Amino acid sequence: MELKGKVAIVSGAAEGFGKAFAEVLLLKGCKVCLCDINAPLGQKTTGIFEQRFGKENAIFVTCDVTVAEQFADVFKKTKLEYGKIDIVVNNAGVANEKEWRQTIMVNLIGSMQGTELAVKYMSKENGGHGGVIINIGSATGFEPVFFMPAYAASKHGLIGFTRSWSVSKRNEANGLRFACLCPAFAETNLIRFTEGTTLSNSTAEALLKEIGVVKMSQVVESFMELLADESNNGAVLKLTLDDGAEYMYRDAR
Ligand SMILES: NC(=O)C1=CN([C@@H]2O[C@H](COP(=O)(O)OP(=O)(O)OC[C@H]3O[C@@H](n4cnc5c(N)ncnc54)[C@H](O)[C@@H]3O)[C@@H](O)[C@H]2O)C=CC1
Ligand SMILES: CCCCCC(=O)/C=C/C=C\C=C\C=C\[C@@H](O)[C@@H](O)CCCC(=O)O
Repeated sequence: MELKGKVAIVSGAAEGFGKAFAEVLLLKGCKVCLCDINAPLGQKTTGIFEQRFGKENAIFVTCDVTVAEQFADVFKKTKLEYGKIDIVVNNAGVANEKEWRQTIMVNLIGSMQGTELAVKYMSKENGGHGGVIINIGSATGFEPVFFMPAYAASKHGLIGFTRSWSVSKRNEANGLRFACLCPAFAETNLIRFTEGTTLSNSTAEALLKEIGVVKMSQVVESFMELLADESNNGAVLKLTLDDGAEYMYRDAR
């Protein structure tokens, strides 16, 4: 997929993976709408990108992905600013087992909302040009994780959701493809186990030591692989320190 001139939306882009995905897309010549619930940090990140890549190439929209109107506003503003949308990355996520409803709301419902909007805006039947939706899952989407049941459930759900959209003939005719990136632990704020993050911080920390932490550069490389390869419809790519990038599903059919 030629990325130069494409228009992308990245949720949860103030920091972590989302910031890194926005950065690589800008480096490849895309225009990017960064959105995040954290307005001060989102604006700061976008300001830095504007300086590096040009003011006309990045915008920030404050958005809680669990609030349908706010997410819809992100798509409206992006279309207005750049005239089209080609790439949507549903990345915003939290890991909070005490606030487990919120974990499901952000990781699963928020990503479903972003996918619905992407389909609406990018479908050829609606005047779009087709495009790609990358949902950010997790290695916890494939197996039981007793200390993060809600988080794991959200990621299991997101994999099923992404694969289900990918087998729709209508979506295919509309030029849409769907993929899911599923990293194991990676070095972001999400794995700094603050109060309420997991049911058992000590278990999580022990596991972290045992399975190690994937580098951000590996996460970005896998993200780019899913994006670049047009045959990646329905692909679910797992990324771990031990095994590297490994397709769990290549396509959903
Ligand atoms: N760091 C890790 O070990 C792994 C993370 N993931 C997933 O990657 C994605 C990104 O996570 P990280 O970059 O690690 O975390 P992070 O905590 O560094 O960044 C998450 C971003 O999402 C934003 N956000 C949170 N709730 C939001 C909401 N309701 N609406 C809009 N934005 C919201 C935050 O403000 C933050 O900027 C998440 O979906 C996470 O589940 C997947 C596998 C491993
Ligand atoms: C704060 C949580 C952030 C979650 C980040 C993420 O998405 C990545 C998770 C990566 C790997 C998870 C592996 C889980 C393994 C468990 O199923 C199990 O093997 C743990 C067993 C632990 C034990 O026996 O003590």
